[in-house]
Amino acid sequence: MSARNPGTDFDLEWLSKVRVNTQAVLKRAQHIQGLKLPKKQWQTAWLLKAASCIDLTTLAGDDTPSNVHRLCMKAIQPVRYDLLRRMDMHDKGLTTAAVCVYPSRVADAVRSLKAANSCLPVASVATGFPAGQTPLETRLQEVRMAVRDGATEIDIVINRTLALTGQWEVMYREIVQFREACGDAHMKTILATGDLGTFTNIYKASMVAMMAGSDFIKTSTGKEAVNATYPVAIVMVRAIRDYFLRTGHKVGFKPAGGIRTAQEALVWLTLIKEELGNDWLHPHLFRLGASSLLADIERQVYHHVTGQYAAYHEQPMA
Ligand SMILES: O=C[C@H](O)COP(=O)(O)O
Repeated sequence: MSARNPGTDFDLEWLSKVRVNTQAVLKRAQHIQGLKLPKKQWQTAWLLKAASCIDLTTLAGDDTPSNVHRLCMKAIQPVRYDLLRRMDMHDKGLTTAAVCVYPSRVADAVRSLKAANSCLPVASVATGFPAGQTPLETRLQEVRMAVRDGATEIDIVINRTLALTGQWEVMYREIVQFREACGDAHMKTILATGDLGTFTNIYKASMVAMMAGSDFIKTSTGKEAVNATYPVAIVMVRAIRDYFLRTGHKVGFKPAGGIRTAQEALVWLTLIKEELGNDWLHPHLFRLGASSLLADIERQVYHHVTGQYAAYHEQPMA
């Protein structure tokens, strides 16, 4: 993770000047989607980079210690050893960036990783994920509990009611409290952009989250009707760029929700490279929140390495 973002005072003047030009955002997003993807010979390296930036996630009502254990084992070895060996990558220690679970499953994940001698971070969603509609004290307790159980990254959700009613300073104060409750754990702030209505609200919410000391801003919970989209990402990464120009602090970006294909992962990496530059193309400043993306990345890597598409899962283990 990057150096902690110390945040700034709430700056109403900065916030009230914001007007996002919707047409310009849509045009830029379209342009990015139309860009050529990396050449075939580079795609495997890009896909492995994408794998290393994944917060491998399970956020389901039927999560158990067993499926969390399997998730952790997959995160430690995201791509099959024999494929990595064929690429001379077997000794590079490739893992995903973290695992991401509900607060009640943090202890299970910590136990599984410890038993496997892995120091992969455990991220916990918190603050009444996904809706954030529980009392503030309950949300704060949830953060403290996840930290106590061993989470070193906390993915909080913002209170959308405050955003939609323009109570930005109250939202800022809430996030500052979450930040304090996180202690040494890094904080990612989920904006749930599908609920925020306008690009201007998304820019303002991004800025408030960063002023309040978020180390990452994250698009979505994966549970809204619309999750990570490229136009929303343009608005958020431009807020990250503006915040960096103003304060000198690099805040990370995490698109999450509905990202399922290797092709999409390549577009996300391209977007970050174009908008924020190579500095952001590392797990300490870029994460992909996803529960099923890794399977397609592995499938594509298999195809690139062996020249075969079909029946990946039927191949004998090396
Ligand atoms: O934070 C991560 C998301 O909840 C994952 O969403 P997904 O299941 O659509 O990949």
